[in-house]
Amino acid sequence: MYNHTYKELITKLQVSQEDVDFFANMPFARPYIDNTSLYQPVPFVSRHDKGDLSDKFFNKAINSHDTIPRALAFMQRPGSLHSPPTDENGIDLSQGAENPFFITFCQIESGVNGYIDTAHGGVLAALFDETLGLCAESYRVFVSEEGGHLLTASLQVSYRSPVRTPSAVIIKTWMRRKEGRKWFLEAQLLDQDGLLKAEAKSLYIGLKSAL
Ligand SMILES: CCCCCCCCCCCCCC(=O)SCCNC(=O)CCNC(=O)[C@H](O)C(C)(C)COP(=O)(O)OP(=O)(O)OC[C@H]1O[C@@H](n2cnc3c(N)ncnc32)[C@H](O)[C@@H]1OP(=O)(O)O
Repeated sequence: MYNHTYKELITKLQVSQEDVDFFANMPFARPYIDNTSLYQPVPFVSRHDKGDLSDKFFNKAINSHDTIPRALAFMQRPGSLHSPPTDENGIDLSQGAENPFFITFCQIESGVNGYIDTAHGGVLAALFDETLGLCAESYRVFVSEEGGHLLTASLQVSYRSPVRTPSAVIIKTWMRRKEGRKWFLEAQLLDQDGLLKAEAKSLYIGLKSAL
């Protein structure tokens, strides 16, 4: 049982200024750092040690100088787009690769290699799952204001081109649609030059009872 909610964590935890400064030097991250009217940096809550046994994969196993030393998340400010088109469930249909709701920048080092100088596909799948999960959870908490933790029911990844290490990547995620407890999301992972490296589709299901 958790003794905190996602809303409490994302509101109280601090964004690391070192991480902001690190990515601020990279041209592909600058538009999101500069665009304070549309995007705000938010704590990547899974990277924080909450004093319990949650999130150990993200806050310990792959949080080191030779794995993923830096990760920085951004969320679109709720209400930043005036009257976006919505579907019958209120999902913002303007979302997509050009208008992602939740974004993560990651610096990826050789400690997550599979083949030489190449990030392991399983780690990329984990990055997709976590960023998509945070996107869904943020949308649930800040936009649709519904209850119920979300669990990954399915994640489909298409690998388009190897991700070299070391390198920095962006993971863009957005809501596609919602059917009752089922939340469908999509994502892209691109390199610093904007080349598409991998894509993902996921299904999260809202639990009927607390975790
Ligand atoms: C406190 C702070 C925490 C904050 C954390 C924020 C971080 C967030 C980041 C987290 C990121 C990391 C997160 C992680 O790593 S989560 C860890 C990895 N995931 C799991 O362990 C989940 C394991 N699976 C389950 O527990 C259950 O199967 C769930 C809960 C998912 C559904 O069991 P439940 O009994 O509730 O539902 P249901 O079986 O009645 O099905 C309901 C509907 O769903 C449809 N369906 C079901 N499965 C699938 C499927 N595979 N593909 C397609 N469809 C599927 C089904 O047909 C039905 O559709 P319909 O007939 O109604 O149309």
